[in-house]
Amino acid sequence: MTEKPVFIALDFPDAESTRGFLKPFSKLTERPALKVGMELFYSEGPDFVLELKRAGYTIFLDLKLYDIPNTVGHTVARIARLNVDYLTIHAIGGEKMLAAAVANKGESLKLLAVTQLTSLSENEIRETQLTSATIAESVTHLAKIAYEIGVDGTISSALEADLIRKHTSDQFLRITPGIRLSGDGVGDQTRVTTPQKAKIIGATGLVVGRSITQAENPLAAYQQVMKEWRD
Ligand SMILES: O=C(O)c1cc(=O)[nH]c(=O)n1[C@@H]1O[C@H](COP(=O)(O)O)[C@@H](O)[C@H]1O
Repeated sequence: MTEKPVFIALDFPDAESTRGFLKPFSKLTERPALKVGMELFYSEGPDFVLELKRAGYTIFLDLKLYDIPNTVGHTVARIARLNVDYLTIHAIGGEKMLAAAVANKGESLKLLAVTQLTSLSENEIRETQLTSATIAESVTHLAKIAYEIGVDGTISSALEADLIRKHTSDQFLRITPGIRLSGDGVGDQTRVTTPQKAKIIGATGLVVGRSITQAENPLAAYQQVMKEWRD
């Protein structure tokens, strides 16, 4: 497992299109890390996750669990048996839910708490969550709760990565979606930045979907992301 992973978000409808997408990446000496989200997981189920694990990929299973503590705890225990490397839960599920997830994750699975989705703006958060908190305050608050309970890291925009580090620890993971290569469209995302800026601000890992998957040459786009991230 690489220390500062760049996850390609495999937001594809099925296994066949995913296998086709991954073909050009097989010639790389270092395999990319992969994120399997709801679309692919609900389409293909655990068997396809196991296939990707057997092929040697680091796997981030992004199911964003959000339910009562008993249900989340038992679900995390089942997911841990898939030997995936990372799993998402919603920080807003509360301390007891987070604690149930931590208690059931086993040794190797890393739990990432989603703070505020990168698609949300401050106005939307204020209106739907009936809060006067800024994004910075809200993300920091949720990150601190997750950190104190023993979650391994957060999902947030890279724009908040330094703030999270300051309120938690250097070791606390700060994995950041909402990443675009410069010139690419933002789409449904709101809090967006480039791989290079994410690194400068203090992200410890990236999630990149459409800037790679929808690129004319996905392998070249991935290599560009890696260059900005590592150089
Ligand atoms: O948990 C996530 O990975 C996630 C959290 C978040 O706040 N925002 C977010 O975009 N994501 C995921 O990251 C990926 C971003 O995709 P692109 O916008 O295409 O790069 C998608 O698979 C989202 O499900």
